[in-house]
Amino acid sequence: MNILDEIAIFEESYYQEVEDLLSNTGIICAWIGVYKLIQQQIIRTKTLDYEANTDPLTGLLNRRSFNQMANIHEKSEENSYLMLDIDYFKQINDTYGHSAGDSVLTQVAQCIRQCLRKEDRVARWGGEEFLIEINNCNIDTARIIAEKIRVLIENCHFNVGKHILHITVSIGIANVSAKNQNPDEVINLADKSLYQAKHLGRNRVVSADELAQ
Ligand SMILES: Nc1nc2c(ncn2[C@@H]2O[C@H](COP(=O)(O)OP(=O)(O)OP(=O)(O)O)[C@@H](O)[C@H]2O)c(=O)[nH]1
Repeated sequence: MNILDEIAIFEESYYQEVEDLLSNTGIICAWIGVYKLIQQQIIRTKTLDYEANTDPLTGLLNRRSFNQMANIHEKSEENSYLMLDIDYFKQINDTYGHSAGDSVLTQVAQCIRQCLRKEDRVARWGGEEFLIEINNCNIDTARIIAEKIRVLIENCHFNVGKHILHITVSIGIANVSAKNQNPDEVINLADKSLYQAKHLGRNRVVSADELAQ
């Protein structure tokens, strides 16, 4: 059952509970009951909303909610997108186990968040891939931010059980410009730039304007 089905079932049971309260208790008790039910519903709705929009492991946005927001922000002047992927992540899982991999993912998410402003958005895009949107940011500034994230992660000591791991990331960047307005296409370009960063040896930043050269 998905979250939307859960919300529908919850709403149905909520109306039933209100009806039962009104028919089984006096009017004051019924109003108190209704008030409590409303409070519970607000909390439950907020919880479901959070769960529907958030990646449970990292606490970042999930892909679905990021896409919804990207469409709202479509007309923003100059947004930059950074596609970040952990290098050789499979080796971490294979050597230290899946939960060690999960711990690295959580710590990488924290490093990324640390380098961004409140208004920037970051989502867990896939397994070990993260997508960052930086508002009103040209490609040169995006490169500086991407380098800051890359260097922070390269120098970070990742605590995983009794091990300390060192990892690197590759980042592809692209930005919404007069030539390229559609966020989906820009994200696609960031992905191509990431692929190029991997191809060139990893642990580096490649921007879309370098692809054509
Ligand atoms: N621990 C953990 N591993 C995951 C999760 N999602 C995906 N993975 C693993 O991420 C690994 C991705 O491996 P690859 O696509 O081969 O990439 P890579 O080893 O990082 O190599 P490059 O990207 O080429 O540098 C796979 O082993 C997946 O099983 C997750 O939520 N937790």
